[in-house]
Amino acid sequence: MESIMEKPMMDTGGGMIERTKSDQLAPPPPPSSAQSLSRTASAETVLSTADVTTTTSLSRKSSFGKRSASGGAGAGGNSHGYSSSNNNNSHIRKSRSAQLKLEMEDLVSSGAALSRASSASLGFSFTFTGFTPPPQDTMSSAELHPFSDDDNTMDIEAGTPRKKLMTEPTLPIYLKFAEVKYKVAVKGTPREILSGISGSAAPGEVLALMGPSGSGKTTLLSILGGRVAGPGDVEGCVSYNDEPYCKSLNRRIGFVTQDDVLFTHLTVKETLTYAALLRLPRTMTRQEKEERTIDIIYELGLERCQDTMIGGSFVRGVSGGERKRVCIGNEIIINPSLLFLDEPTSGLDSTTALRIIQLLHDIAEDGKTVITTIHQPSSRLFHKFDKLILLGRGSLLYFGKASEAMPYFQSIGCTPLIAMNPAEFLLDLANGNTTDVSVPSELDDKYLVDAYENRVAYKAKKQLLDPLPISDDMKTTITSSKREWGTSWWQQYSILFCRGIKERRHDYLSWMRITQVIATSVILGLLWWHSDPSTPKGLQDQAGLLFFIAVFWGFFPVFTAIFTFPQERAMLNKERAADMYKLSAYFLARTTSDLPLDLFLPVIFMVIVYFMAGLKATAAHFFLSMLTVFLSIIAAQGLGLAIGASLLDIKKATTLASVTVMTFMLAGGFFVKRVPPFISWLRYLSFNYHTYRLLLKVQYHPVPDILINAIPLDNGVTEVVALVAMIIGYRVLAYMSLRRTKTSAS
Ligand SMILES: Nc1ncnc2c1ncn2[C@@H]1O[C@H](COP(=O)(O)OP(=O)(O)OP(=O)(O)O)[C@@H](O)[C@H]1O
Repeated sequence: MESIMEKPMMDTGGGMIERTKSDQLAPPPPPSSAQSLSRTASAETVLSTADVTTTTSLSRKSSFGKRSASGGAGAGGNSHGYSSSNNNNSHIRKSRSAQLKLEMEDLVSSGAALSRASSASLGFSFTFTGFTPPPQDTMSSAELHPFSDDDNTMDIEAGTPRKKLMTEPTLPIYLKFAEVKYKVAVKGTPREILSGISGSAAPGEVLALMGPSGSGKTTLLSILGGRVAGPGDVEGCVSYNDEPYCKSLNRRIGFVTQDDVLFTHLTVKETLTYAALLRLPRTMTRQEKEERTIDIIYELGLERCQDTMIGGSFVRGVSGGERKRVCIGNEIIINPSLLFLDEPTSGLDSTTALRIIQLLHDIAEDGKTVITTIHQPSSRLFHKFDKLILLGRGSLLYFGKASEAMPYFQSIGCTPLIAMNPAEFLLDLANGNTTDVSVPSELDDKYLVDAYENRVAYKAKKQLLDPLPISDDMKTTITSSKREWGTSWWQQYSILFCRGIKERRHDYLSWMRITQVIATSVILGLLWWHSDPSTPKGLQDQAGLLFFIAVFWGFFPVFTAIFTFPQERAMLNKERAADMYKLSAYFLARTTSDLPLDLFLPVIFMVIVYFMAGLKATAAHFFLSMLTVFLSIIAAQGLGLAIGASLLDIKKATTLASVTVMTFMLAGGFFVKRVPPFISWLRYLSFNYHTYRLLLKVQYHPVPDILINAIPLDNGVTEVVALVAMIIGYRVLAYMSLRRTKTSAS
């Protein structure tokens, strides 16, 4: 997408201007004293990078004596600084973000468009040089602590005052978007999902995207958050401090998806701790990251369920509201400049929803830009938004202050006939439902779109084209800062390795699986009880057991491994889009963290079967057989991973895996010994074939002719080399397939 600055100017024909002027909404109210001051300031100067850096350095010094002040938020260095106390910091921070917002609004928004700025809601009186602290009693305790269970500032369990999270300033980011269009081809026919959406959101503001289901809210949010993946074409311009999107922005963006993408078996605290360890910058110590996690847990009111598992369809876990708060915590833990949320309140009761929106307000007050989609807010929720975008079938029906939406629709002849929640009224209009609503007779699909285009759009778009009153340094900070990883490759690997073991220990060490393996091995042991290889029939029987072992430990790992990547696809997509780790670190951790657990069950199996069936009872024979089974398991896992990664679809992967495993089993050399030459090459691809031959070679010297024709009398190096080649080859294939998969942010 091109920068907004590169977009050609829109039609400025006189007719258009005249109509726009005459149809304008209510004239702007006289500016407040705070506004006037701010305006004077913004007219004279712009927020300079040096200014922000100084504030940041001061703020850091006071809150973290030992932490380096390098990389101030505004200077393009590390913007992830955190504080847990110090009111002065908070005031400085709020003052800066609000000041910037007022300055930006001055140039970008209309004169009337002073939204609920931090100054207004906090009672700050901003001046160019300083601020006056707000009266302490302007907010209720419930508002200050949106998730406080007891609605007071005490932590009941600890008997200590509850901490209020204080984040240090981040780089304020002003989001502008103009004429955003999105098209996809549905069955070869292009379909316009979004048709020219324009708007903006400033630091300190909460912008709500509203509209009926399917109106394009999620699509727009994804485009704004730089997360569009898929076949669609994006047109128009989206800019961040007047600069186009670039990958280094990922570490300044928090994106809460509509579906809660979390690991089921991790606890709340573990989930947030791993997010902190992976996402917070290297400059923070592990202890600081853990402290930050605790702060977030307290701020989100999750302390009572911090040791509860997240849970999912089959495991009882935390409640829906708590899960949503964990998702929000996962994103705000990095102290993002821009926070996007896709329907954060859907499925929640109105009180919990209100608390979540209150939390978004608190976050915005810290100088962040918050953009959220919302489906059907209550009137209390609706009044909490600063700005509103109303979408109807992909078209823009309204963009402006949420509080001015009703007057605007009244001005175009649409009014509710009964007392109605404004959000319900707006959604009815967007849906074309005119029950209990007075609308002009000519109301049709185009009426609302045209009304907006004719009355408001021109002016709003023109304002979007005005450059922001910020210094060049602040703009280039967005583009020039390098894409950074929170931790080194090895740290990423070890964190992901531990997380993998924690998440899956329940699956592997479940009594079901252990019982399954023990039961199978005991049945095998009984069927082959003290088998005697000295007779041809006994030898055939024993060979049958060895072949079954080769197939059993080839079959299971494939079908366990194919689920790995398709199941974690959403998580991988989300975490890669947030630049949490390198794909290679994830891949290696994911494939090696399964190994200790995968190799535990075969040991139990082999100990039972080997001795019950009376196979050669020497340590060397037993351990070589065990080693062969291990090789087979790791090779089979590789195949499962490769199939799963290349298809990323469980149904397709299961179908392909069952055909492949059956082919490999048939080509394994037990059922058919004289294979036609044109298809005999197939057995070399079969890990069953190599495993079976190795097991035979371990048991018998030489391998009798009746088992395998003309088997060479070697030490099995060929089979080992073949299995090792499969172990590596299949994994390389899996990794390459994952690399090719486009994530939302790549
Ligand atoms: N890649 C795609 N291919 C085909 N159709 C798509 C694609 N992406 C989005 N759409 C369609 O675009 C429309 C808008 O989708 P979107 O998810 O943005 O709506 P929404 O307003 O967020 O809906 P909801 O509130 O139900 O989540 C829908 O009709 C959807 O089916």
